[in-house]
Amino acid sequence: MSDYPQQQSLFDEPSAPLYPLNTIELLDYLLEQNRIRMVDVKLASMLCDNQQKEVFYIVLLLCLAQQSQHSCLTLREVDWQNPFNLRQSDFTKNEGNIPTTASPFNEGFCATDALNLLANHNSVGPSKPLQLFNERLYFSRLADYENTLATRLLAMSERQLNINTTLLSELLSEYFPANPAIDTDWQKVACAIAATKGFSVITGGPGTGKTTTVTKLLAILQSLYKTAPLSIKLVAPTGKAAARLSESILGAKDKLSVISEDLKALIPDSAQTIHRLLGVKPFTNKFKHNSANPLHLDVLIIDEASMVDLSLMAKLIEALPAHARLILLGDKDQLASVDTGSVMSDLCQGLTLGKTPSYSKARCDELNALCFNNTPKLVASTHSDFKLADCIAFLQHSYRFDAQSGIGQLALAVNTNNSGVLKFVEQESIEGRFNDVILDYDFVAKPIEKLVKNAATHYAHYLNLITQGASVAQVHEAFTQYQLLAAVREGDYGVNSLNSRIERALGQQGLISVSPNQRHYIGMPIMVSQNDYQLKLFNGDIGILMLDASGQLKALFIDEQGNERAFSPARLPAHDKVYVMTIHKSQGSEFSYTAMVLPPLKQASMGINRQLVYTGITRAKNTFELVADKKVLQLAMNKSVSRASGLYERLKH
Ligand SMILES: Nc1ncnc2c1ncn2[C@@H]1O[C@H](COP(=O)(O)OP(=O)(O)OP(=O)(O)O)[C@@H](O)[C@H]1O
Repeated sequence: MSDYPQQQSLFDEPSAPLYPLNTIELLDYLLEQNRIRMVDVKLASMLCDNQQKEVFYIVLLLCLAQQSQHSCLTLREVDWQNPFNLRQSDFTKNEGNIPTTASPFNEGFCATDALNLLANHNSVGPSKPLQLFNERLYFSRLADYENTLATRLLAMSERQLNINTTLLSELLSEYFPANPAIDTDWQKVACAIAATKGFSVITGGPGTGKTTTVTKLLAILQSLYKTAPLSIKLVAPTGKAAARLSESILGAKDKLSVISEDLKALIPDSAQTIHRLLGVKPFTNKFKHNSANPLHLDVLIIDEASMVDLSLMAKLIEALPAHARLILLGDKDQLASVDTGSVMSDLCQGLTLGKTPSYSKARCDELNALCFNNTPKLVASTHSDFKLADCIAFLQHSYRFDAQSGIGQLALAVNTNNSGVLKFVEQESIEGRFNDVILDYDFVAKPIEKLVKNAATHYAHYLNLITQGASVAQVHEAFTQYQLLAAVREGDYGVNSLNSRIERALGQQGLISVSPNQRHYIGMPIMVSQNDYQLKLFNGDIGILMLDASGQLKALFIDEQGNERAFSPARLPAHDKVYVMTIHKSQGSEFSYTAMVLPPLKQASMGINRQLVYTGITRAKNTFELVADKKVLQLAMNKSVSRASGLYERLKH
């Protein structure tokens, strides 16, 4: 993979770019307002070689795109007359250096001009710091990751698999007996898809049976390869998600009555994190397993794949042996990864609820033969030019939320931006028919006190268990029964303020004892916010502070295998208290009772969107409570975000 300049060299004194005054004013203004960083200015100066002001500003725009987790800058989508999205108010302020122009580009400058400039520039091209692909500009590292990923996924999907299709069809009928109540059994189709391709994706909303389907798939695969059982590994991006996957697979195995104990034993039920599987090399961003030292496995299942960023996915795929099968599981509509990219949603582009995915004619025939005795249930409709279209399975029916459940309906209303369904949920909830959903729109009556009081009441349960000397596992189990989620960090409705208020309320009730000079106390729940590869504690891990047998205060964690791990608070990597967590951090977790608070309208324009609210709702297992101004909910439903990426384009015919 090609290199781009090391950060240290950016701190060398740059020579001042010789640009017209108005563009310098604009640059000063953007720096002063923290819209751009000095480090980006230096990088852009270096890469443009002070030759062309346009290239300098285009690189700045690329830096901004990357800070928003886009993989690239889509040149056709830039507003060249106002590329930094300045508003009218930026020009009418009374203080500071007010720019006289919103754009450093000449009038009429457009994407084609940008492409022409970049195509002939020294810094752009193979093995150069920047790359162009299909009218998108990349830092080379990310272009290389995308390219690696696309090439490997395609190779895996095209590999010829030696499968006994008669046996596969029999097994599918055995595991998915005909059900007159279901027209097309999408779980059966998903199994057929994943059994016949080296790469597949199984996506679906909460409770649509992803784990059930993959458990049956693994039983089917082991039956197909009976003479030489497959080595199967299960992974998830976080410890929490891995623990959940282990639990779900174990539950799904127990429910599988059709299979023998011998076969069950060949289906693993212990998942690990991706980092653990790849083996982290301390103090580097490299892994022990890579293309030169591939993993030893035949099948890899990645759950919660929407949380996996581009770079990790590329590294994982590079570490797979050539013969391995890869199956991605997840909900395409959840928030994209914290880091750059949106691999899962890129691969699932175009899937629509209620519609058959765009399979080719040959694939429809193959799946109809395998699943439906040649009855043409699947019909090729729209032609897809996406080369992996035949590898994608979409589960659409939720088995967890029945018609009496509001959580599923609310998630559907938000995900499809359907105000009719939302109205239905509101009505059913008011009239008591949906008793799993509480919608508190009463934002005017200052619901914070109520929210804090409710949270304190719920948290009393695990704190009482600590006092009663319950086991670490019991305390952790009780803690995860309830979780308050917030969309933002700052402000009255943000994580920081709510955490302090709940802590104060618990202190006032005598449930915890917080001393002003001590950061840590018995009962404090914490979330790690930084990976520590030495201690094997990772961003998102949750611990609770308790006394150990010798009376020492320890942070106690339960790892994905269910083992207790104790750390002295002084040794912990960066962490925060977690009576409230951001919706981002809750991804991959599930709570029996989930409460979610959205900020008031004036704070909500930034960062509140459909994927965020949908992710929050779908964390709830039994009860979901929303505290929000209804206008903010509507605003979120109307705003769907997507990340710039070229992955889909690289996988087109
Ligand atoms: N075909 C089916 N018929 C009846 N029940 C089913 C079927 N498939 C799944 N279920 C049940 O629905 C529930 C959810 O299934 P499962 O855990 O497999 O879904 P999931 O998509 O993995 O959920 P999530 O990712 O939201 O946890 C389970 O209780 C499971 O037993």
